[in-house]
Amino acid sequence: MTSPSPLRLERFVKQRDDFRLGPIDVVLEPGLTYALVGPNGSGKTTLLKCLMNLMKPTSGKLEIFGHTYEREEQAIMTQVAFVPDPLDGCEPFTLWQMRDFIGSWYASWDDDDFARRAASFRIPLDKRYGKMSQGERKKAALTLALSTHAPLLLLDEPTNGLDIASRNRLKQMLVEDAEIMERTVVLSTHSVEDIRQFADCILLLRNGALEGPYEKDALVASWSRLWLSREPLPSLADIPGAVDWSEVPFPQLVTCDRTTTLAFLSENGIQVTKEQPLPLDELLDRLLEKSAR
Ligand SMILES: Nc1ncnc2c1ncn2[C@@H]1O[C@H](COP(=O)(O)OP(=O)(O)OP(=O)(O)O)[C@@H](O)[C@H]1O
Repeated sequence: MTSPSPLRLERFVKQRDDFRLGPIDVVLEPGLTYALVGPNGSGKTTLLKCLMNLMKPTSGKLEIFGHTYEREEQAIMTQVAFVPDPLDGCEPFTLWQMRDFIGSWYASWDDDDFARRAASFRIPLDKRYGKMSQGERKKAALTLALSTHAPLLLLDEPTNGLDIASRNRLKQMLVEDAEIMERTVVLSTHSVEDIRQFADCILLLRNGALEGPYEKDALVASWSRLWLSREPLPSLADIPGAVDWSEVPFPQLVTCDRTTTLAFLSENGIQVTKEQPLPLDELLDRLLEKSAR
């Protein structure tokens, strides 16, 4: 029997006033990191809040490791850790006090590991959350979430406010953790660097509609900018995979399906004079644009 997916959504909808998230159908695989990417207001936080049970869906099904919040909330809460943005209600508490509360939920909690992560992030255990800077708050929340060793991590903009050293420490922790445990991570982000550093797969959200997951390396390999020789060229619509075209200063096109486009150009005797992979930020921008059409 196969083990249940870390996260499965079926016809999942959340209505917030005139904004509708979904319907979403998606199944995540264990052990992968998914970047949830989309413009402001596209529904990333709404989706994460629903996954954390901080908001109830309007309709549809949400399963975490085969459990639903309606029937088995307790079972879910021991398998999921989250870093909301920010940790509301924790202002009066120190990190040590928060550990008393959160650590007691998780069988796999390890105090030594918690202290080691806090020290690595240079967060004092006795400072109140309300008196921490934005970056310190984020590191406090990450320290708590990572120390749970929960097999599903939900992170809302986890690197927001982190300095360069802390971002590197987070990356290092995730890499080290991946060697000893199978953990699925869903992280919402506006940072191309986060996607580059952390993501295996990309989930795109646009106006509440979810697309993907796309495998990041496959995306990067299939999108490309090609410069062509100046033969009489077919129209863009006739070139399979082409998503954009420009004549100046030299004919060039952007393809989302490099292999197919190159095969077509070769069959039609059109020479490619130069090729460049598309930068990730441009790729994501174009992918969002494409999904909007
Ligand atoms: N408190 C609220 N009450 C009603 N509707 C809301 C509320 N907050 C957000 N919304 C609606 O939900 C939509 C999605 O918001 P959400 O915060 O999930 O987007 P997001 O993708 O996380 O945005 P950002 O990238 O700006 O953080 C918004 O466009 C807005 O219409």
